[in-house]
Amino acid sequence: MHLHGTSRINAAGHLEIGGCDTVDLVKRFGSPLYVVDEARVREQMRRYKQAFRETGFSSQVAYASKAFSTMAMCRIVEEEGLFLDVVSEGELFTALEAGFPPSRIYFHGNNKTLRELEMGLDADIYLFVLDNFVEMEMLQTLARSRGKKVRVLLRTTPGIEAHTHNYIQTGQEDSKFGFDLSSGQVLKAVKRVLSSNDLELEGFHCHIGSQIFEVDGFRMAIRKLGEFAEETRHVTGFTTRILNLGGGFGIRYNQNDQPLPIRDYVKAISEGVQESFPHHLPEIWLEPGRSIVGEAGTTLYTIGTVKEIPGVRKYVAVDGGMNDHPRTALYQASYEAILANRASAPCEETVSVAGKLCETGDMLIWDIPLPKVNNGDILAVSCTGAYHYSMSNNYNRVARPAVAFVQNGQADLVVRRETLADLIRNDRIPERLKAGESSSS
Ligand SMILES: Cc1ncc(COP(=O)(O)O)c(C=O)c1O
Ligand SMILES: N[C@@H](CCCC[NH3+])C(=O)O
Repeated sequence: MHLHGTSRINAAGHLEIGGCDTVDLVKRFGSPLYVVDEARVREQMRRYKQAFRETGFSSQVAYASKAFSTMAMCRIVEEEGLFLDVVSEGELFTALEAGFPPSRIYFHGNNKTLRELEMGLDADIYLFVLDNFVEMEMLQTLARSRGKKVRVLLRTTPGIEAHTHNYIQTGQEDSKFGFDLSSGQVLKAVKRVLSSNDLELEGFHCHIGSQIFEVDGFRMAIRKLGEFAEETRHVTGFTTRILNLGGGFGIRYNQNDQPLPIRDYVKAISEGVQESFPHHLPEIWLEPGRSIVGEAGTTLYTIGTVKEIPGVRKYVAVDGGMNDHPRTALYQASYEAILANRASAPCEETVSVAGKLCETGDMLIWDIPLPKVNNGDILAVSCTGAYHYSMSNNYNRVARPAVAFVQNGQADLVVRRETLADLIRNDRIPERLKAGESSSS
C-alpha cells in the first residue's frame, strides 16, 4: 500500500497516521473507523492556493462539501481560508452550525428546493449557482420579496464529458445539470438574469467530471466558455467576472492511477483562461473535493471470518462493508490495503476483502496481496477520505462508523459512532401495532 501524507510504519510495525498508532486508535474508538490525516487535508488546500499564487491569477478555491462534510471539516476549510460549495440544506446547515462564514458559501444543485433557496438567502450566502430556468424564477421571486439583489453564476454544460483516463466530446451533452451551451440555453439565461432587478450575474460555472488525470478536458471546456463569453459580451455587453471550472482533479487510489500534481492542473487551467479570455480575465474559481480529502482518509477494520474456496478465491471478511465503503460496488473502484497491526509483514497470499452485508456485491477489494491474516487483525484501506463517510448508509441496519481526525500524535473524535439507539431514533410504532394490542387476537 502506498503510504500517503503522514502515514508511516512505526517501530512496533504498526501503521501510524498523524503520529497516532492505528492499532491504538481501534482500541480507543473501535472499528470500523475512518481516520483523517488533518495535515494532509490542510496541505492539499494550501497546494491549490500556492499554485494560484504562482500563476499570479486572481482566484478562489472552494472545497466541495459533498466529498466529506462534517462540522470539524468545515472548521478546517474556514481556517485555511477557502470558500465552501454546498449542494443541500444539510451541507449548508452543517457549515452554518460550525460557524463557517456565509459570505464564503455558495449553493449548487440541479433541484434546489424552495426551502433551500430560502435558507441560503436568509443566511446571506455569497452566491447561488443557477442550474435551470425554474430555479431562476423561484430565486428571483424570493429575492424580490426580501428586497435583496442576489449574486448568481450560471452552471453550463459545455458538451464535454470527462472520464477517468480519457475525455470524450459529446457535442450536445445529455446531462441533468446546468444550462446547455450548444442549444443556446445559456445565452437565454444570461439575457434573463441581466434583465432582472433581483439577480446579479457574476459569471459561469462548469464541472466536466471527477477523478480526471489530464488537462485536455479542462482546456476544451475553457475554450468553449471563452468563445461563449466573447459572444455574450458582443450581444449583451456582459463581461464575465467569475469563471468557476468545478472540481474533478484525480487522486491515487492504486498504482494504476497517475494524477498530475495540483500545480500542473492549476497552471494549465490558468494558461487556458489567459488564452481564451483575451479581452478581460475573469477570476478563476475551482471547487475540488476528492483531491482535498481523498488521500487523507484511511478506514480501519477488524478482520473476522475467512472463507477459502480451493482453487477459486479466499474471502477475508471485515466488520464493515459497502455501507461505509460504497465505491467498489458502485464504480468498480479499486483500493489498496495493509494489515495495520503487522504493517511490515511480507505478503504471502492474494485475498479478496468482503464486507459483512447481505449482498454478493458487498466487496471492498478484489485480489490484493496480504500477509496470512488472522481473526482480529486490523485492515487499513487507504484513500477513503472522499465519498465514503459522505455516502455511507445504514443498509442491514448497520451503524455508521466514527470519524477521527489525527495530527501531531493527537486523535480527536469528530463524528461519534452511531449507536443502536440511533438506528431506531426515527422509527415509530403506531398504537395498533404496539405489543399486546394486535387486532388479530
Ligand atoms: C458541481 C461539482 N463541483 C465539484 C465537484 C467535486 O468534484 P471532485 O470531488 O472530483 O473534485 C463535483 C463532483 O464531481 C461536482 O459535481
Ligand atoms: N461520488 C462519486 C463522485 C461524484 C462526484 C459528485 N458529482 C465518487 O465517489 O467518485
